[in-house]
Amino acid sequence: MWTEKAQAKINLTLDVLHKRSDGYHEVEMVMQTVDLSDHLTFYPLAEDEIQLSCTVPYIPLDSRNLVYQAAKLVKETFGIASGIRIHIDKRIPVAAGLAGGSSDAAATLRGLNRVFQLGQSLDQLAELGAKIGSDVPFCIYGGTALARGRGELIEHLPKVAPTWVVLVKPPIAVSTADVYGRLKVAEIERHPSAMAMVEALATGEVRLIADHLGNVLESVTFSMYPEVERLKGQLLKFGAVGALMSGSGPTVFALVDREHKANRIYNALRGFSREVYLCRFY
Ligand SMILES: C[C@](O)(CO)[C@H](O)COP(=O)(O)OP(=O)(O)OC[C@H]1O[C@@H](n2ccc(N)nc2=O)[C@H](O)[C@@H]1O
Ligand SMILES: Nc1ncnc2c1ncn2[C@@H]1O[C@H](COP(=O)(O)OP(=O)(O)OP(=O)(O)O)[C@@H](O)[C@H]1O
Repeated sequence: MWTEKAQAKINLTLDVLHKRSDGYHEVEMVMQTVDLSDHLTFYPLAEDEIQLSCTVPYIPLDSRNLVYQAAKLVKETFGIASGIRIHIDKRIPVAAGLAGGSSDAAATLRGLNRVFQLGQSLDQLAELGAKIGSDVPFCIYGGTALARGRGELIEHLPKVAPTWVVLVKPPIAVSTADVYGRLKVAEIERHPSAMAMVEALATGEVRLIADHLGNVLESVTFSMYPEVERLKGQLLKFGAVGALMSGSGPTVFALVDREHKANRIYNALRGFSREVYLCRFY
């Protein structure tokens, strides 16, 4: 038996530079993991099978699950004839913009590297992970990073102070492909600066970090779901230093400079939304 934590991520900046000929968008993003995680447990099986179980009933346990895809990829790449049972203790909200599935896939690659004693480096696992999804390579490492390409080219950034974060997920599911598909790159009004964010992070000053938050997908998701924009407004009204939608949404997050303020915002938002989380950069 082996266990791995799969951490949620937020995008502190998300810029789209252009649409590529392969259908993906060229991005530049500052990514950060937070201490909200799924817990995966791995049980080796003698028979050649991949078996999944999960604490929530509404995610598929077959080849549509990114954990299944990661396990299959490992078995095929390394010619492993035995099997694996994987239990997912789900704590990250699903279809939220927090890379829950991608992080589970990354944890599966790290976990199976141990269980099957494959001796792969994190860089090698990240390369493998890119075959599953654009967010998977970042999730292999976690921490703070600059992501480029379609998201798979990772440049590590220095560790940042454990800033308080309040996450709120409205009860809607957003399709990442749909949001990218509706984006008109030529009409982007303001491109966030990843470089300015990198400099702000180095100071550890929440106010400076908040000044440089930006996500070009916000306007697309806001136009489809105005309640997401309203939720962002509420976070700011209740005292967030800065607030932003994560990824393609619909989760919005608040950055807060003091624990008591984070608690106040957390309690205030619980009056509006069922899925509210208090966490820190990790
Ligand atoms: C929104 C983010 O989560 C921000 O971190 C990522 O950019 C999306 O990462 P992901 O969910 O791992 O995305 P993938 O599973 O690779 O792609 C899902 C779909 O999103 C679109 N997609 C994704 C990444 C990217 N750079 N350009 C895109 O246009 C494509 O239509 C793709 O078919
Ligand atoms: N292990 C998994 N955990 C959660 N969802 C999964 C998993 N595997 C496949 N899925 C499917 O993927 C879809 C998106 O879920 P996920 O939680 O990964 O989205 P997300 O947080 O928006 O990811 P991203 O930020 O990378 O776009 C869900 O509708 C779900 O059915």
